[in-house]
Amino acid sequence: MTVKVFVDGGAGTTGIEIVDRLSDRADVALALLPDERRKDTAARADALAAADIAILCLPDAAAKEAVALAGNLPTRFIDASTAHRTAQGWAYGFAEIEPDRRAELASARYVSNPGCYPTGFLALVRPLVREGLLPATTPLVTNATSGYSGGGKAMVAEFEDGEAPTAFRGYGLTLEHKHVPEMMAHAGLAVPPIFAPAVANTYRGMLVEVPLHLSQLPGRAVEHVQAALADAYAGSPLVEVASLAESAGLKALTIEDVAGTDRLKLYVFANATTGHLRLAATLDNLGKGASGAAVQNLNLMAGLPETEGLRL
Ligand SMILES: NC(=O)C1=CN([C@@H]2O[C@H](COP(=O)(O)OP(=O)(O)OC[C@H]3O[C@@H](n4cnc5c(N)ncnc54)[C@H](OP(=O)(O)O)[C@@H]3O)[C@@H](O)[C@H]2O)C=CC1
Ligand SMILES: CC(=O)N[C@@H](CCC(=O)OP(=O)(O)O)C(=O)O
Repeated sequence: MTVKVFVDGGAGTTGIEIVDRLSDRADVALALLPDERRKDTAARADALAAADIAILCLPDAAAKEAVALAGNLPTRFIDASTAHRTAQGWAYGFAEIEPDRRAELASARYVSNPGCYPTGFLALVRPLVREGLLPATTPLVTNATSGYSGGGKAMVAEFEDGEAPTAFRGYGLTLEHKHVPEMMAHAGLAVPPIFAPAVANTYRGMLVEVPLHLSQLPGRAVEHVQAALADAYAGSPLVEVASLAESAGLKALTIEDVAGTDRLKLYVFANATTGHLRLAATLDNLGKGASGAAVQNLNLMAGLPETEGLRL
């Protein structure tokens, strides 16, 4: 079986990486528009109509427009933008985050790809909330650092054209970020987390942390936290949970940990004396944080092997 795929926004940072993962595949017939017509509405409408599955790698407004252009045609969608991540009628395309999610994605018409930061945050928090270790009312804090490709072509140009503006900078200083509603909704939290993002002077990679006091997990020990995460992702080809021994043996955790792959790795760092925990997730913002996740979702929607074309 060959699935017809149109990548709308295929010349952007996320789109190029999706095209890279699909271009050699015999089970995918890939459609792209030539440069001079890639923003032509009529050409996009024709390509959307001809596709079995369209992958949108666009700003939010253009992603909404693409869905409207397809109208009542049977084209299925994977939207990499923020536009539909908490929208009714859209499946949230994080295959590993709920036990029944793969089955939902297999038959979904509309799939929203998760945000890069929420992928790390939700991977750490959702199993703990679902299994009752972490009360939904816990006021969480998450700090996270992204490679600069996370800001798309404009931020790549800012860092690469001329003098790099900084080695590391925090942002989101108004304490509002487009990812917070998504984090809250899909974690099942009753309180929005405080989100403190930063960008580092490296192209790709991501480190997301959720610090906790053990007292925020009533009656639980560090071992319960690691076991809940390990159980949640047992058998997953892409999500790995470090043992407590592996985490305890690390002197440092880098943003490059799994950069260049479509994997996601989770760690539980703990201090028995202080009762302090640092949950950490490493991923590639363009891997499991965007393009790798989109290809994984495409595979699941089309009934193809889940990790085909992915960087393990
Ligand atoms: N970068 C990342 O790590 C991640 C990105 N995402 C999401 O993916 C989406 C794309 O982001 P990213 O690839 O980084 O952004 P880029 O800016 O690198 O790419 C966006 C592309 O969309 C094109 N475009 C804009 N408007 C239209 C339109 N009306 N019709 C057709 N094409 C259009 C742009 O054209 P032009 O080249 O002319 O500017 C550009 O090529 C965003 O919604 C972002 O939130 C999600 C997770 C992570
Ligand atoms: C470093 C940087 O600027 N990152 C972006 C998030 C990445 C993005 O726009 O994509 P998603 O929302 O689809 O994940 C930001 O904070 O707005």
